[in-house]
Amino acid sequence: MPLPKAELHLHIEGTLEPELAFALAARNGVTLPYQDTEELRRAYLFEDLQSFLDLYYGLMAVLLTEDDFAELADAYLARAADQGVRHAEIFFDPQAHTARGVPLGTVVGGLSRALDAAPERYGISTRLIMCFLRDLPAESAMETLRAAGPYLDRITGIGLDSAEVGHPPAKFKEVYEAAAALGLRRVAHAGEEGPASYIREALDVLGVERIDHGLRCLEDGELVDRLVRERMPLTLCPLSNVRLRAVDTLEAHPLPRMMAAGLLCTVNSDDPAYFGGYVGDTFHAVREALGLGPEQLRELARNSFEASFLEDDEERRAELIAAVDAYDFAVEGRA
Ligand SMILES: Nc1ncnc2[nH]cnc12
Ligand SMILES: [Zn+2]
Repeated sequence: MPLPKAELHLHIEGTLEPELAFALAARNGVTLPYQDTEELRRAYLFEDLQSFLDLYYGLMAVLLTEDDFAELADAYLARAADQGVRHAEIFFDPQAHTARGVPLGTVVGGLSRALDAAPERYGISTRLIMCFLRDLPAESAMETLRAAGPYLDRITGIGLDSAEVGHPPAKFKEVYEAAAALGLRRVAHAGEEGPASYIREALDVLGVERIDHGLRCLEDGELVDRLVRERMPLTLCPLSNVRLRAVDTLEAHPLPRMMAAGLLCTVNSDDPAYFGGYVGDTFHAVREALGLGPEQLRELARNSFEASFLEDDEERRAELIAAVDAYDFAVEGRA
């Protein structure tokens, strides 16, 4: 049995495997600019975040119906369960779908169908986090927040993703204030490709409760001290950082240094269909490449539950942390 863990940084659209993309394309009469899954996979050689985003948004053309979104989410949950995920806080990009004429209700309806079945089917509790595309105008994000009104009982929080550099967090101040007034939790990508100052801004201007990535905090010692002091969770994605060239190699990833500095680190898969592994694969990869021992893996798993939005189910959180503490690597073996 794998180590129990929560996944807190996972874009559901980033779990679209080539096989499912082609199956949905055939079903929906969509022509993809690739002959087959092999050719598509060969295109997964990214230069940076933008080169990934171009392909990622393009492939979403196959996602059209409620069934498509339900199948996508169910396929992720099945894989996640196999890798020890017991709780998942799942990002989705509403504007990437509404811009193509897919109604928000179709997206939320399809995802919710899979998520609602997950506790019984896979033993996974879930939350849904709606992300705004930061390279679109703030007015578009505000409009999306308004349009989400009827679905707010399904949505736990908001996030901020897409092309980071040139789109600082402060651009979304009013949107985050409006979301906070609605009782939504707040997270944001910051310090993936953007500077450490974006992390500060996400904290000070947007009032976020977790930083997605946060890798570049290391360039600002005072910021690191603050993140440690405030026990601010970072949702790191080491395989993503390698594929999008934020770090040169997995062996050079600063995760061990960040843990040693006292940062509240979690390990996640980001867009696993594109970056070479789901979250259990990621735990395995960092164990091998960075020489993390059982106690460090246990700390990462414990952190994932501590950093999760399980406040309305403290009993479940405590139960999951106890399962991490009781996990016997010698007997069970897999991270
Ligand atoms: N790693 C990432 N950074 C920013 N936006 C994203 N959307 C999907 N994956 C992303
Ligand atoms: Zn991400």
